[in-house]
Amino acid sequence: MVAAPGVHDPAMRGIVGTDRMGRGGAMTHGAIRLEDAAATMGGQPVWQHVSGSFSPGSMTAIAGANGTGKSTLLRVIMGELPLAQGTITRGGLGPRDFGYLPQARIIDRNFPISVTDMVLGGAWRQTGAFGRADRTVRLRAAAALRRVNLEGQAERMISALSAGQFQRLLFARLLMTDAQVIVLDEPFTALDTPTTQDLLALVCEWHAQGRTIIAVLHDIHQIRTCFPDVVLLHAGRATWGRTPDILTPVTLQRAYGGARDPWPETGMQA
Ligand SMILES: Nc1ncnc2c1ncn2[C@@H]1O[C@H](COP(=O)(O)OP(=O)(O)OP(=O)(O)O)[C@@H](O)[C@H]1O
Repeated sequence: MVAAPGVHDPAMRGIVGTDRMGRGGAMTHGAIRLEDAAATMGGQPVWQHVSGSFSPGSMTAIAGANGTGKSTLLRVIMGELPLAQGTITRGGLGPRDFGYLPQARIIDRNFPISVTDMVLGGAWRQTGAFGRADRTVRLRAAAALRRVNLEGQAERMISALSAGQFQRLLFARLLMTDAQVIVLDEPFTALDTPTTQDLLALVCEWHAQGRTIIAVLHDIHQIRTCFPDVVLLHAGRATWGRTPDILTPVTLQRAYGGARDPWPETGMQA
């Protein structure tokens, strides 16, 4: 595999920024805070009494068994779903400050669109929803595809990509958003190890640039090694804090069940 260009690639600078605070002060605001929050779906409570905050530049995993409300929490964070109770403040962030990578399974991959056009869609903040991409934006799109090792796929339709290639494409699209808060819903599910490592390195780059990262993950080892903070959802409640304090054998046993501690310090999927 060809080594991915990084921030030293001149064409990438418009995409990834140059340093933690060097983007016109864009990194100086943006704490997301929930206070005694509750969410419902279809009239049913999902979680309640949730309090905690994502500080600017933090990197937080959201963990918990299926159906505990992880995606619901992401939707609340981005302002897509109102709280049933409690408050959320976003420190001056608006919808344009959020870059979102949804679960791959909810995207219609038969939609007739090329790889390049899909990536360009990530630049809607710059081009407008129906605007034309100028040369600068197109150069950024090419650089984003290069960054995820998809430069050879630019002219193909998205339906022709493998699952791993499609996930790389979603990351390239996310690069184009230049968003301050990166929200990822199961970004590495069903990917092989090299693809996961490549894309995880990109997430770490975003974090190093001072962006706030919030990711739903099922790999407890990955959370322990890469994510300093975690929100663990279980039985309608959230345990929120530093990862080593929250992901203990007892809390994991409670959250995921099983007859023994299934979470040794090696990689395992939840
Ligand atoms: N559109 C909907 N209408 C009614 N209930 C819903 C809807 N979407 C989700 N739910 C319910 O809300 C709860 C939380 O769902 P959510 O998708 O947030 O969980 P999750 O932890 O992200 O699950 P998973 O790990 O399976 O992706 C679940 O009980 C689910 O059945």
